[in-house]
Amino acid sequence: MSFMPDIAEMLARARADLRMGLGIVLLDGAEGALVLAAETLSSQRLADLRALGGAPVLAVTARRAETLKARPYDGDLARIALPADVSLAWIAAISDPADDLRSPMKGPLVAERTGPAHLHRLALRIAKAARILPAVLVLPIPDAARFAGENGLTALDAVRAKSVIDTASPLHPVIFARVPLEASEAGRVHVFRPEDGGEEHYAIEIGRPKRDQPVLARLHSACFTGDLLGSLKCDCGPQLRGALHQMGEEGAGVLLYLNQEGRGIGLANKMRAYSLQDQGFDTVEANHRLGFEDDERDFRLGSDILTRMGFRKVRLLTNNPAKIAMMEKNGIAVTERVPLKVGENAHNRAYLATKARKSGHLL
Ligand SMILES: Nc1nc2c(ncn2[C@@H]2O[C@H](COP(=O)(O)OP(=O)(O)OP(=O)(O)O)[C@@H](O)[C@H]2O)c(=O)[nH]1
Ligand SMILES: [Zn+2]
Repeated sequence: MSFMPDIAEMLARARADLRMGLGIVLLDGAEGALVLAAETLSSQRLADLRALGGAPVLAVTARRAETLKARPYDGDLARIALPADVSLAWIAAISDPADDLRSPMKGPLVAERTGPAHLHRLALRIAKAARILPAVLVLPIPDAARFAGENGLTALDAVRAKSVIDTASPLHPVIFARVPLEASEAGRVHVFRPEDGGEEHYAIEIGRPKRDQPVLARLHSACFTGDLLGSLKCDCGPQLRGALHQMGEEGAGVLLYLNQEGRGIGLANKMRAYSLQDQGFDTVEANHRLGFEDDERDFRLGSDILTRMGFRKVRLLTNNPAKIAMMEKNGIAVTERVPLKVGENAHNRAYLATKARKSGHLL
């Protein structure tokens, strides 16, 4: 018997720690490093980090490095050396693009070329999963396991942590109940919870779709601004209601409400992206400047929930070919793509055009 947390539980702790501004320790055999998130770093912790000596770096993704004109010698990331007089303001300017246009010249920035970068890479993935800016301070620490123990920090075995992050966490049904909806009185809401301590996701089942027939299905990603506030910047609200309406008309369907706000970057980062869009960048450029890919969502979630609910074939309501490809790859046959073109307006026209031009959305 053991009450010790397993590696997935330790990772959940690590995400929470980084969000709060606590350091975490990544271990790889005899090597190890202390990691702090740039976004939540306090001046006291920066001073403490500097007092440890050594050569901490600020790791950013290659997407962010491109804007900063820093060399991503490690391919998908750059390890930027900290200046001797490093300040919180310098770290914020490198990691957060909010003031890029006002102060474009941050450098010259010196990126490390030698030495391993796998702990930096893992740290960036944990920061993304924590829905904070993908920018982390990393300092190699001798006897890192002991350092973590003495300071009460979460310490993760890097190899095992990477394999947990690479694997989709199993989702388990928690409960479902009847919820009569405007779109259909025969509505039921199912709640699914992942084992890894991540966000819960929902399935809204309309009517009693037959499990051996293709079901009218929609994978909807959370959009607080569009779904709840009626934002005109995107088409999410009309798509959500339009999909439910169509399912109500046909008498059957399943809408998965996936809590992957902002194409998987979280609401705070999506608002950062909106602020960049106000400065003239489009939806894809804004994500890149923040250090993210255009789309950070994991659609395995959708196929896993459908499979758990007993569905094998879908008529998928979408304009996004990537969703179809992911369904097919994960064992859900897409027998038909059902277009979902609703909610275009003067505010979102350019956004929808960018998605068609750069992200392959079908018009
Ligand atoms: N990062 C970012 N996310 C956005 C922006 N505008 C909307 N979103 C998010 O984009 C997602 C839209 O999701 P969906 O409508 O399911 O996906 P889609 O890729 O457009 O595909 P279909 O609607 O199925 O054609 C939601 O998570 C929104 O929160 C934006 O400008 N930046
Ligand atoms: Zn939206």
